[in-house]
Amino acid sequence: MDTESLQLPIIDLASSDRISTAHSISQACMEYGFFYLINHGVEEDLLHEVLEGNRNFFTLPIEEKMKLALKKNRGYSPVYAENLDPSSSFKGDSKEFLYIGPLEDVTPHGDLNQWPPEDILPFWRSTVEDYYKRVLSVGKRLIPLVALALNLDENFFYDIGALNQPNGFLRLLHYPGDLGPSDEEIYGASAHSDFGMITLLATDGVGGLQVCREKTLEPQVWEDVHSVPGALIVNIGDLMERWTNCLFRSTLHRVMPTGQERYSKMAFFLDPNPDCVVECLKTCCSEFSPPRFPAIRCGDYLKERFKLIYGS
Ligand SMILES: O=C(O)CCC(=O)C(=O)O
Ligand SMILES: [Fe+2]
Repeated sequence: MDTESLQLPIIDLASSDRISTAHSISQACMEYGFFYLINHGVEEDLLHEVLEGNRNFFTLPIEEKMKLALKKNRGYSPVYAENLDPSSSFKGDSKEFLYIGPLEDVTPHGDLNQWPPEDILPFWRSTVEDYYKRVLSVGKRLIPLVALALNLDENFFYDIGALNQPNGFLRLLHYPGDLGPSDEEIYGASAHSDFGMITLLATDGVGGLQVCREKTLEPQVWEDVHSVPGALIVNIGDLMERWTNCLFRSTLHRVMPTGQERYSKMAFFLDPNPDCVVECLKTCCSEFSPPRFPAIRCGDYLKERFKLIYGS
């Protein structure tokens, strides 16, 4: 297999030169669909605290974790339960994860998110909720720069109501190191592109993440994405690719097992609210480049994509 190393652009969220930052974002999203984000304002200490808590959570006995089994897209999913590449027949990805949805989604029967009891993991819930709020706010500060990068008014995505009730899903991930013998190829996370608007990923520094910039090229060329200390890795999702008429790339990526345990930590998927209609942006089409996709309600689009993975 062909693996090369990639130097992704670095975007500074705190830069006062918004125009030049937007220009760099535009270049990065057209060329790679991925970039590093620095000066994002999430403290190192908080990142370490969540990571520490992740270790404690994932080392709980499986019976304890299964009490939180995935319901309404929230909760725990064990190793091999999900295969992100529906076109493959592999036994599933060698990852386990805890999925946490919008914190305010509370029903008369209680919180939709599922948490281990406080006496088992004291303070962890509040730490993770704190992280959720911080990373959501990073996403909300980044979106106006993405709008500028698309030659739109910086409030564009807010003005169309895309983020009235932002749909943020935080996935705490653990890739076990020792997988035991297997007669088929096992991926930590098999090849996929993310579904939504943007993803903000915090990693623990252990490698394994790879991108394939030309999905249709055969044989596929996979390049390693190294982590940069303190930086978040941001990538464009399929809905944004659709919005931009494929100007911005939703790049295929995967996680290879490295033989080393990986608490990839946290992928935060920022999606528009379900009623938001995603249709080709006026700055992304022309007479020579007509819209490639019909308009679609965000909720309908995501439902279809989840159906392919979970079959329901
Ligand atoms: O763990 C990683 O590095 C990436 C995870 C990922 O791509 C995903 O969950 O969508
Ligand atoms: Fe992903």
